[in-house]
Amino acid sequence: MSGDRLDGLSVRDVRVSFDGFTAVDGVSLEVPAGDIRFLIGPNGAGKTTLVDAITGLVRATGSVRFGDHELLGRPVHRISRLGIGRTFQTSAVFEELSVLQNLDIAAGARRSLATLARRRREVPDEVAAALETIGLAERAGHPAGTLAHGQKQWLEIGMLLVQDARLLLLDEPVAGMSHEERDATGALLETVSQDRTVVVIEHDMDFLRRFARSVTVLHAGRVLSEGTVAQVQADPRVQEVYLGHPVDAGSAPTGREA
Ligand SMILES: Nc1ncnc2c1ncn2[C@@H]1O[C@H](COP(=O)(O)OP(=O)(O)OP(=O)(O)O)[C@@H](O)[C@H]1O
Repeated sequence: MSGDRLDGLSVRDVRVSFDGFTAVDGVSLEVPAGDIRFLIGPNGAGKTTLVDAITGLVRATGSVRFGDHELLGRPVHRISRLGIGRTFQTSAVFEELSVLQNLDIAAGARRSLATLARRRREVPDEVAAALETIGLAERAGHPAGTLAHGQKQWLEIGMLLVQDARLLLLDEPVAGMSHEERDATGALLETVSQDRTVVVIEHDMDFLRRFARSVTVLHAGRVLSEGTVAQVQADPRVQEVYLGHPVDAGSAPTGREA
């Protein structure tokens, strides 16, 4: 859908400190183009802070490259223009505006002033495509505030799609969702990852098992383990951190037990 090339994310030795406390302590990870990488770890592991560093919200040392571009040191809006899109745990949609208007405003952030000045009666192609992808075409005219919780998350993802984000960083996208909404969200991630790279911060282990293509486990600001879901689940260090002790192969960390 984006039409642009598929890029991967390369994080090298990234550190973030707050008043002497090191929240991210030399993290390196490679997310190949088109991956759905889940970033997990106990509360306070540094997941959100790492994403804050990637998106320019906190100062960091080291290197973060997306495709050919170094992201560290650039302001937030420049990083966004390089195709890095992010959702937060709290919804950022305009509740009183329609689904279509929310997407149109998000798309407008990419448009030239001349294009914006021209009054258009038709729905722009990228907005129509995003409406289909996120499954909200039939709700296009409804106020975003009337959407179900899951639908609001999908609208936010749609807003990233119309901005032509090629790296999606999603913070707990299925928190508070029903089973059906989780399934639909997983299917949406699979669709968008066909021509984008996706990183998901998530505590929901059932969702992870079903939809992660790869997993990085953070603990105390460092990478504790990395690999496929099966490899990470079988790692005694991961079991130790989540459960306090290693478990038999086949068992796995669940939920927010840390
Ligand atoms: N602005 C800040 N100032 C000081 N400390 C901070 C700040 N932001 C985060 N921290 C600390 O950095 C550590 C990592 O926090 P972070 O929110 O990145 O963890 P997390 O893995 O995302 O946790 P959670 O799963 O609870 O969201 C925590 O100890 C947190 O208290």
